[in-house]
Amino acid sequence: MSETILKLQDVAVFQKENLILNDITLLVKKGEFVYVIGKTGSGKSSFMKTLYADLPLKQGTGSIVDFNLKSLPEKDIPFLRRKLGIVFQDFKLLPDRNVNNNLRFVLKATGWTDTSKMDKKIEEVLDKVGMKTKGFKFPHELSGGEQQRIAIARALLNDPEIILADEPTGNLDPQTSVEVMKVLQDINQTGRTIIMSTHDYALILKYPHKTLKCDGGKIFEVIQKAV
Ligand SMILES: Nc1ncnc2c1ncn2[C@@H]1O[C@H](COP(=O)(O)OP(=O)(O)OP(=O)(O)O)[C@@H](O)[C@H]1O
Repeated sequence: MSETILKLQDVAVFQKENLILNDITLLVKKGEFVYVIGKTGSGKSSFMKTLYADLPLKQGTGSIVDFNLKSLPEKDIPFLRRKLGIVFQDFKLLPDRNVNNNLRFVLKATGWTDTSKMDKKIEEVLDKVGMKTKGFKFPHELSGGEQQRIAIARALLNDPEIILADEPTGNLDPQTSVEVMKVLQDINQTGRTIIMSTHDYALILKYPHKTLKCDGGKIFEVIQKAV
């Protein structure tokens, strides 16, 4: 039986006092791939931020990977984040250190201490995104697509059950977007749940998945037309 990994009931999303989205009731099962689409300013990022507790859940109830978003104390947010892999449009790699040290930084910050275990893990995640030979490169020595692969590798370090990707291909050309998307598809095929916000309809048509649309302060599922 498929497990629920995200459950929202009558949720409202706020930016400060401003209501951005209302009446969100949603179930996502383990292993699903879900797109979140919508015009600029429709609330996609605000929705994603609510899922990783960057915005507090003030109204309605919600749980993600067994964390209750409604009553989540500030001190528990780092524990939730370890169960999530978060990928952003602008990669957010640390510019002053190479790829290996970007990844090592995250491992140390999340409690890893054994050097050989860290090295093994770094090699494993770089291999997953096809970047095994790039560990000694600095971010500025990599293309946008390569930087995004490293950001995805970083998101995989703590074996998250769910990846939240907020416009991961937003800064990439169409061909590179497809390459990054293939990486996300492979990760999804290994059983991980992916929620990805995007503007890229070409990707959605090429890789059809359940699609939620933010519009007029609501989120609803849309049925994709076959091309
Ligand atoms: N930090 C903030 N403080 C106050 N309001 C904000 C903040 N961030 C976003 N908003 C507002 O919330 C609304 C939704 O913004 P959000 O970034 O979630 O939209 P989006 O769909 O992700 O847009 P885009 O596609 O441009 O990234 C917008 O009206 C925006 O102005």
